Amino acid sequence: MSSGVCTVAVDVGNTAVKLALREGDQVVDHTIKHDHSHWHLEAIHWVQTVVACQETRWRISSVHRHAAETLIEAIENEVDASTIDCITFDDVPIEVAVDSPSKLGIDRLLSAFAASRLVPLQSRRSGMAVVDAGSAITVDWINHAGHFCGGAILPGLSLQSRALAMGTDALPEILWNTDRPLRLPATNTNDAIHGGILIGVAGAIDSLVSRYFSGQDEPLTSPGIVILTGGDANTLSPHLQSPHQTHAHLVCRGLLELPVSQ
Ligand SMILES: Nc1ncnc2c1ncn2[C@@H]1O[C@H](COP(=O)(O)OP(=O)(O)OP(=O)(O)O)[C@@H](O)[C@H]1O
Ligand SMILES: CC(C)(CO)[C@@H](O)C(=O)NCCC(=O)O
Ligand SMILES: [K+]
Repeated sequence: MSSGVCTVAVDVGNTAVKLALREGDQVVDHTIKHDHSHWHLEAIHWVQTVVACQETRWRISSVHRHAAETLIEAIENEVDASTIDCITFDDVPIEVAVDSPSKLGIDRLLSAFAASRLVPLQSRRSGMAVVDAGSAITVDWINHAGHFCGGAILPGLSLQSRALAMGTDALPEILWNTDRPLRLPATNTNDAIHGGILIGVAGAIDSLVSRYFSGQDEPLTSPGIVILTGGDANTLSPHLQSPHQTHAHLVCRGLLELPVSQ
């Protein structure tokens, strides 16, 4: 695609960098882990192979300072005619009801913003929950007025299995990119870790979400809306009891939908 001004959304997470840009009516995206050298050049190269732009506007949200600094330096050195906006809570048009908005992970606010755009306020009878299952899992609450009210943070699936392996002599680190079936009660170590973490996390999410909904003034007349995103969304989805919708790359979608600043 060739274009005048292109906006590239970049969600710098703790494990990976997610990139997205609009191509006509479609959003194309790409994920690159930032644990190897040259990942930043790979990211820039991906953008340059998808679009040829006279000017590139990078909208960056980051919860990982070092990775963000590496990418910004690479863009400044490698890409002509680019502007870089590092997004903060002030740029996101949603009321923030937490103790210190500047300390809130910007990914939490952007996925909440994107989730609110998916389900407009008028069609919601109550608040909604947004679950982002990445390196850390966040289970957040947007109230009936559309305000971001905070939520809960727990270790993600990979971090939990890494912590078990590091803190014990006999337990291996299990991998999550296999189609291991759930076997409970488990009759071997790997299945026991898999089932314990998976059902533990799914149960925690269900329990948190149900607390948020039951804390509301008005009793629910229909199931509350729960939006699920993040690298482990598809692994967790079959094990959640709360009805939910899964959407990929919500943070990037939030970035692309931010009102344009001049
Ligand atoms: N190919 C993959 N490589 C690494 N992790 C993967 C992969 N596929 C799925 N995952 C899972 O995705 C999770 C990381 O999710 P995600 O990419 O959303 O995290 P992240 O980059 O840390 O972002 P965030 O900071 O928003 O949590 C890991 O727990 C891992 O189990
Ligand atoms: C919780 C994570 C790690 C999720 O990516 C991120 O949003 C973050 O670093 N947050 C800062 C602390 C907070 O949101 O309260
Ligand atoms: K996240």
